[in-house]
Amino acid sequence: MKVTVPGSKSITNRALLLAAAADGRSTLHAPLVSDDTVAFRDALTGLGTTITAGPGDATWEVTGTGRGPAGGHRVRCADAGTAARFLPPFAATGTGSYAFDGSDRLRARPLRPLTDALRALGARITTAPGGGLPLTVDAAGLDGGELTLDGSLSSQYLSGLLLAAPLLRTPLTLRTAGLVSRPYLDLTLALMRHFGVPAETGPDGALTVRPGRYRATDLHIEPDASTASYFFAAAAVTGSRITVPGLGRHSLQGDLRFVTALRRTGAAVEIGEHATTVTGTGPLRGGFALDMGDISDTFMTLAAIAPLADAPLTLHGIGHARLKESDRIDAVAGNLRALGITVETGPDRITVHPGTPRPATVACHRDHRIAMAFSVLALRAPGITLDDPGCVSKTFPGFHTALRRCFPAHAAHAPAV
Ligand SMILES: O=C(O)C1=C[C@@H](OP(=O)(O)O)[C@@H](O)[C@H](O)C1
Ligand SMILES: C=C(OP(=O)(O)O)C(=O)O
Repeated sequence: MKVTVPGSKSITNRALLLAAAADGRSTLHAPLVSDDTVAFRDALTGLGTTITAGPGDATWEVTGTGRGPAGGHRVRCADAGTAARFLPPFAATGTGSYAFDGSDRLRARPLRPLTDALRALGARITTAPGGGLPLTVDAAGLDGGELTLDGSLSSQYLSGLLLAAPLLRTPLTLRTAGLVSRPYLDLTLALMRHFGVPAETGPDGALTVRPGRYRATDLHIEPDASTASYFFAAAAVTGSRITVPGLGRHSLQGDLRFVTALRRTGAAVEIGEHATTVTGTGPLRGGFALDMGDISDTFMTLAAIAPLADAPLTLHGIGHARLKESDRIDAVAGNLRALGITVETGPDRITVHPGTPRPATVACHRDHRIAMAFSVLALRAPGITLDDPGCVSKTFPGFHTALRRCFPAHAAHAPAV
């Protein structure tokens, strides 16, 4: 069975920003249309970018101005971490006053390393007492300089600064002290290159971006590898075969590495030129520990199916997952315990023991990935329901329909929506 997985959230939002900062018209093919990307698109429209959708949202055409925004605006980031971390640096390169806010959860997510860095570059920012949203940027253009940024809570701070860096008046050199989610930084650098401004890497790993102009261009957006993880995991636990076209060995997304974790559980994995296929081969093999710090959006996919393995599974390096849409370690552990599964947690880890899940309602905590991960387990465990199935709209509004269509023999167990 082939599944059409919608576009990457991370690529769509980076491309929107790069196209808005470029001079001229760019076309994004197959963008993700979901809460996070619509929030990002609408925020950029408010900041003065013209964005028009082609028929069926198959393309988004973005006309950028080649510089930061002008005039001032209220920017609603909704629940999108990428909006809160990528848009304030862009705004700071323009002129005018920009007021940023978001959902209660986004207000609670840390921003201080980014706002401190912007201040160090001369930006005038007022923030909530914790250093985050709501915040106001009183922009008058931004100088570059040399900075060391703490990326141990989120890589998005670095990505936000780098994306805006060519619009600064002088070169910016960034060093990192601690970095999680490294592949997302690589994704940022790859897309900056695609839009014509490469960063230079020094011998000590410092990244330098010189003032320059992004070039308007076309981009085909890959399917979202984090979203694909649910379909790969579902194949592994149902003994089915699933192929995701458009995600092959040249993918820019680190989360495709999730399939190598599935391979360790015994699934057969083929990463081809232009597609990836996972085939379930029988009961899952556990009994190992895995560092998922680079691909933490997918740890829930593995943790949720871990009760079906023949031995415990430990996932570690994921302390920063406590700072996302929910405290994901506690959310996964709480739900597995409600299903009767034995779980141990630490600041940056979770161990899940084998067991037979009993019927229960999963608390989604308004976190799309909790809803999607436990929907996969539900294919194999009757009586699992979700308290908020609709929260999947953050990245995949059509998730439940797609999962049922791909796994018809197990759809009877899929959570009611
Ligand atoms: O840059 C990005 O697009 C993202 C980076 C990651 O966040 P952190 O760097 O905060 O781990 C990831 O979890 C998020 O879904 C998207
Ligand atoms: C962490 C996530 O999103 P963001 O940080 O972009 O809100 C996610 O999509 O799992």
